Amino acid sequence: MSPSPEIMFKGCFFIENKQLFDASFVMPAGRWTCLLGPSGVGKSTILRLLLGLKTGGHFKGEISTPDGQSIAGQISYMAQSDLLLPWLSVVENLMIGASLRGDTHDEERAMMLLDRVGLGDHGHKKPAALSGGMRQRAALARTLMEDRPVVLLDEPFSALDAGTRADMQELSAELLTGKTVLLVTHDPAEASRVADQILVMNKSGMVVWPAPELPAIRAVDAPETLLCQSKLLAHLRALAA
Ligand SMILES: Nc1ncnc2c1ncn2[C@@H]1O[C@H](COP(=O)(O)OP(=O)(O)OP(=O)(O)O)[C@@H](O)[C@H]1O
Repeated sequence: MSPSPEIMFKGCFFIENKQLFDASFVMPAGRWTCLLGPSGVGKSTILRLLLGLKTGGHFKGEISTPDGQSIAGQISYMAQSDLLLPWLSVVENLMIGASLRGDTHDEERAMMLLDRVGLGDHGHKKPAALSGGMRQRAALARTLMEDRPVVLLDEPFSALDAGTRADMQELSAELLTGKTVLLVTHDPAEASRVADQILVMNKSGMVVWPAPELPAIRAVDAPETLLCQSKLLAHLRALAA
């Protein structure tokens, strides 16, 4: 497994010849970056550009690493929708990456991860038999299963109840230690807990927002977390006004 790289992103993105954003940022190696901003500003598009997926627009710029290595093949991704295959069981969904690559299935690890996300008794079920929150936990376990140096998460905890969301933030922080993570979230409380770096995107560009000085992951009720959360919320509301 390659070490988790620092990633530099710099460029403009256009839809139908109209500029949607001009963004420049660095994702520090082995750290969590959280990306927030108004709906439609282009956050998911940035994830798709990092993944090398089609976007429906045109990107003019550069995505690079300090040693010039490509990040293709180094990324695991959790989309806003869970993308679980309905004809496979939950545990088979976790092993789909290995199946597609023709690798050996590590069912023991899949079951361990399902257990960690609270789905230890549901591995044999089809995704349709799970609630929305359970499906999202299964999708998170599938992302963790891939064990890549770079992890992109698009609102992974949005369908979870508040308690499970806090649990999943802690579990992800633990299991993704040392990976270069980009988490798109609309939740200032989440960013204030998990981020090493907070980025706020708007039409005029990207700003680095000061993350709490306490190391992540921070307690929900730590004064530093709460202060960052409230200031960030006020900033996001001002942007949306
Ligand atoms: N395939 C596509 N073709 C044309 N326009 C697209 C396509 N995909 C996204 N867009 C447009 O690009 C803009 C940015 O979309 P994107 O999904 O990146 O925003 P976002 O910031 O992630 O929004 P949200 O917070 O609501 O998820 C939106 O105006 C969207 O309508």
